[in-house]
Amino acid sequence: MCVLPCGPIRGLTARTLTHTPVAFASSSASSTPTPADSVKTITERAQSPTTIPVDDVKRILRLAHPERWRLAAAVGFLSVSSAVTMSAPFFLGKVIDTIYMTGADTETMTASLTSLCIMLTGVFLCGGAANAARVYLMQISGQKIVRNLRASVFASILKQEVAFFDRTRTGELINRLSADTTVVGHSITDNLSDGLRAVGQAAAGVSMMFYVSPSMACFVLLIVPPMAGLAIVYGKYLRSISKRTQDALAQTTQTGLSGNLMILSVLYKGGLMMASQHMTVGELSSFLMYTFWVGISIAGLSSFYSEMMKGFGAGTRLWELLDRKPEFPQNEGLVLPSDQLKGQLEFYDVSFAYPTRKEAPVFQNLSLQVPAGTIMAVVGPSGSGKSSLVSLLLRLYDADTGESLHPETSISVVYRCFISDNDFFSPGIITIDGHDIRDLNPYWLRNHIGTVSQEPVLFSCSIRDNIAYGAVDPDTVTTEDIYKAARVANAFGFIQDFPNGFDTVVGEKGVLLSGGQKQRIAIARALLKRPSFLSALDAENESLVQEALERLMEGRTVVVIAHRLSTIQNANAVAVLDQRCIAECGQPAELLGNKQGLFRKLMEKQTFLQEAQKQALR
Ligand SMILES: Nc1ncnc2c1ncn2[C@@H]1O[C@H](COP(=O)(O)OP(=O)(O)OP(=O)(O)O)[C@@H](O)[C@H]1O
Repeated sequence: MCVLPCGPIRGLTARTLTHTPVAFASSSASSTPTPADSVKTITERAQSPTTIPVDDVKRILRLAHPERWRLAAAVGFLSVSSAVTMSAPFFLGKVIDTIYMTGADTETMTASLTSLCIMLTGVFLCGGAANAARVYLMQISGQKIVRNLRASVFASILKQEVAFFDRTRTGELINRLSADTTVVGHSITDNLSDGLRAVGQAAAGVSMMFYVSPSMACFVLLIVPPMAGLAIVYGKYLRSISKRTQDALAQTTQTGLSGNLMILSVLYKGGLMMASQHMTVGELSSFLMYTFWVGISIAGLSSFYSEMMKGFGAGTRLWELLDRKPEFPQNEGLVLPSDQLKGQLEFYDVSFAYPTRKEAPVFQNLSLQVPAGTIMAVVGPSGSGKSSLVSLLLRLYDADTGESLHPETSISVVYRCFISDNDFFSPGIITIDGHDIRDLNPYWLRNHIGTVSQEPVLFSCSIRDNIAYGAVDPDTVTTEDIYKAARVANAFGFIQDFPNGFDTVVGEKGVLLSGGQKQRIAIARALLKRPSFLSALDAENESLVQEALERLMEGRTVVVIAHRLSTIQNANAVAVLDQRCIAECGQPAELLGNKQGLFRKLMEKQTFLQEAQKQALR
């Protein structure tokens, strides 16, 4: 067993307790820059842009590309339904003229009215059907676009390093996955179709106004601009009286006012034209309806624009997430042949601070060696960094590299450590069998580290799936593999006692199971992981769990974060974490023998606490 002491390695001091000799030498004093913290926070939400960003338009259109045929069909149906909608005022005008037909007898009028109404009913039904088809197709396309977008964003989130999740609020990510994707999907489908419809209907409405009565159309178009100006002035006045709270009210009033004035002017001019026999009542009605439609379409266009801008704003936030490159790749790097993997772990002069708390280092110049196939118990006061050590081993975070601060002289010194004449390592290196873990494929690395946590993470699915999850490829795991792992983990018996056996659903985080049952399932899962080394947290003091853990530890390198002396006694060595480094290291009995030692004090405290608990329960 070789354990390296804490603190900066001075000169060529080699502190090896047992096992492989390890020597250290300081190299040049040139300081290597600390890696810049490139994890960006994404808490600042991008605002909706004020101009149309061309690149974003292209990107959004690319999202719609797989749905192009469905969307094209939807646009086709939209044209049909809009044509019907825009022809309705014209035909309704004809219906009114038929009703007011002068000089015709009742029978002729009834016949004309009936045939016209039947024909119009057919046309309107077709329009309704086309509209239903449009809505259906748009909905399907929208949902598919949102689904694909969510899948890409989710995949991008999963690729990020753990530090990213420390900095980014979960609510922020969920908001992007749910709300922003929906807004983008909506802007490509519903909003786009509403915009197209508004443009089409406004154009058709104006054309029909000219068709029905060119002079009235000219009159209306002449009065619209001053009226719109009046409405804007009036709107501003309203806003100036009461700020934000009444903005919506002001806008509504503004629309209502200009619309009403327009209708009033059409009625006035139309009434005069009817009186001079230049217009029929039906034509006036048609014209009024077209005016109405044009007004609605223009209002629709303005909301189309603001919705589109919201879509771009949401898109920008999504691209930011989609384009984000993780600090280190998750599935690239060296993959060691299984037969070469022995499981020797070494921490060389490791310093580390969580990216979110750079000012509070967890480790400073920590060195530790765990020979292959041995059990290393890591103990230490709460918050001393036991779990952080495991996080570094799993490469959930990278240790700080290059520069370490000499605590006594405050001079920046770059250390280089070597374990043989040929292998040189900079400080801050963690190795497995001599390989810097930063050179290894993180996915492969994690697949070779089984972890059994005090609170195992179980998913709300069957016990079978929870165990199979440990395998590299869960789909290839046979029922026999799962049974075997469950037997070794002492879990088979209790699982079989459940009415649904291995198909029992364990609930959110395994709430339907006891703590010991959860741990044994986690052990069965870890057994399927082909782990060469294992990081385990102190388990529940249940003999079945303990026995299962001991079986799991066989032939593996184990780092066990322990509190109980019973667990620690089985370890080959104990490392005591304190003051950001390994304060003591050695065989359990040896450390217990040191009455002034930290380990002895920790164990005394532990025993004292257990005694106190027993007393309290009596
Ligand atoms: N994700 C994180 N971001 C910032 N600081 C963290 C993070 N996780 C842990 N820390 C801090 O790092 C220090 C070491 O924490 P760690 O969980 O490794 O301690 P521990 O020895 O395992 O504690 P315990 O025995 O209470 O579980 C603590 O001060 C803790 O507040």
